[in-house]
Amino acid sequence: MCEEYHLISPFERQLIRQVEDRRIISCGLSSYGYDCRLAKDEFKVFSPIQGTEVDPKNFNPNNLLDIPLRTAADGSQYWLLPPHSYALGVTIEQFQMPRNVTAIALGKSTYARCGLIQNTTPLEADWKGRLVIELYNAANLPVRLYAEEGFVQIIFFESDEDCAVSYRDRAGKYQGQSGLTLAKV
Ligand SMILES: O=c1ccn([C@H]2C[C@H](O)[C@@H](COP(=O)(O)OP(=O)(O)OP(=O)(O)O)O2)c(=O)[nH]1
Repeated sequence: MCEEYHLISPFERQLIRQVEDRRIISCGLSSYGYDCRLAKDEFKVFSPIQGTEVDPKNFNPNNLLDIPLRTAADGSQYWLLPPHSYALGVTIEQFQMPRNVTAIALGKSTYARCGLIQNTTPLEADWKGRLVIELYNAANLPVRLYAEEGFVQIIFFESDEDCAVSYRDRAGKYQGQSGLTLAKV
């Protein structure tokens, strides 16, 4: 489906653990799923400095801060998510879900073992876009989040039949999101 219908693009047909001589957090194809990479273009952290309150019906973009992207000794780039902080990131990959496929995004074990909780989230049948992922650092230490490396895994479910009403049929709000789209009603 990735090759014929562009279900995931860009698509890596195997799991990647290394780029040139640098070890990375794995990304690409797994057995029944796919590990996505965290995009470098948009990453935001909740902050009370400019923020007011978080209202899902009227989201204030000032609740979110851009934080600096740092460079490690081996050339990899990362953001430092402060302890007990919540951030929004987006996948590099663009999805084009068929009408008979739905999926769930889950955390990666490597990050889970570092204190990070990725929000479990659906990719609905016929939804199209880049996936926004919410990240919580539950640890009492800062956690590195590496840009352009694996950070979330998607498990896919295929049905024998097309769904009766798809996300696109329902005119879902997040249809076609191409970047870090904030909560809306
Ligand atoms: O954390 C998330 C959750 C969902 N999505 C995308 C994929 C999903 O198919 C679509 C709709 O998700 P959901 O049904 O959870 O959104 P909603 O809050 O119920 O909005 P709507 O009223 O548009 O259904 O948005 C994300 O990018 N990030």
